[in-house]
Amino acid sequence: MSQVDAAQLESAIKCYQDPYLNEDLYALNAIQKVESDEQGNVTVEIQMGYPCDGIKGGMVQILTSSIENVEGVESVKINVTTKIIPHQVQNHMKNMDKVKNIIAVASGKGGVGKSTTSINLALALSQEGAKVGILDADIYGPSVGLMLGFPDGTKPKTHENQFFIPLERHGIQAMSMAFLVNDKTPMVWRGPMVSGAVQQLLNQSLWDDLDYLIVDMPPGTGDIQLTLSQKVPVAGSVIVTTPQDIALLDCKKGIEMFRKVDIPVLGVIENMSVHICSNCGHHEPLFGEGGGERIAEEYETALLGQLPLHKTIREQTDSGTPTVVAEPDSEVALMYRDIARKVTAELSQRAKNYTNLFPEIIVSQD
Ligand SMILES: Nc1ncnc2c1ncn2[C@@H]1O[C@H](COP(=O)(O)OP(=O)(O)OP(=O)(O)O)[C@@H](O)[C@H]1O
Repeated sequence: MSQVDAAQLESAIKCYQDPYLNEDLYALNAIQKVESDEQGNVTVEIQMGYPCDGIKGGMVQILTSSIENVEGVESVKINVTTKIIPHQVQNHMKNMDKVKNIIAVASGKGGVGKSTTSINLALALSQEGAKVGILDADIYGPSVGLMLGFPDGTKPKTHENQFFIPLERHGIQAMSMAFLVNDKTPMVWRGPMVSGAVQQLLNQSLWDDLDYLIVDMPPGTGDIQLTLSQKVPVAGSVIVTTPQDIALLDCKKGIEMFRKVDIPVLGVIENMSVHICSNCGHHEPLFGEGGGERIAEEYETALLGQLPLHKTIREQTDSGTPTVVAEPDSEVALMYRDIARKVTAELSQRAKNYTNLFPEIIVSQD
């Protein structure tokens, strides 16, 4: 007979509210096991649906002190694991075998920092405990290779002359159009060629069991982007914008494009939100204020974060060691980690993809 009251234990555990989903762990179906023995030793097994290593310590601390207050409790042991499942994609498409969830990062306009955001987001997700890959589909300005520090001309190895083996750096897997084309190729490629090439790159790469694949989309909302959004099984999208009017207008087009093809928009990231002077630390809103917030409100989506325009972000990312890796404890790195948790927490609430679980039934008429 346990000397700890189960109902009291449950309400102690319910004291903890997930900061991203605003629910307790029972409501989130995250509680796998709660046990207490005769001596008052309590064991709790928790399984989270999104990668959250950055907040596990705090979660365990809050739960431990809450449970310790329950009468009869002598010791508390809490084990937190994460299980990421594949979520539904547009048009009931099938997920890829080795990639659970594709998240497309897009921008309506070029140069807003989409690649910088994609790479830092991918690395932040990896630091949160997920297995992550990045696909640079930005054929007109592929920069993921450079941002991961691969020298110019780096090529992936192939397997049986049929598959590419993604390159690995800073704990994530990466493939880029830049690994396969030369400087002049992209200029002459038209829409269908680009989307065909991206799909080929996606499907002919031997991704090693990814929880998330970040796709750095080509900038804009034209035919290429639309075709890609229809052909690649995407679980959710993120739009990068600056607070500038023109970028915001394009951001709206981006949101509308994803909605048109039934891809959920998980939120908007405002980049270059305020300029932080590297000499005196003065904050100045160079591109205006409050734009991301207004868009998020208007389109009923989340404002996932506001990244400053800061010299070190450019220096670190462009030199091959993005901020999340270069300065993992910096304010900016923590912002990316927070965004990573927000995006995946939101995704974790979406329907599971059952398409892969059932055999395809083909009715043929003789
Ligand atoms: N928050 C930031 N602070 C400082 N520099 C930044 C920031 N975000 C991006 N940059 C810099 O701005 C430049 C453009 O960024 P990036 O290549 O990520 O934009 P993009 O939207 O992907 O561009 P394109 O549309 O050409 O692909 C890069 O040199 C990058 O380092």
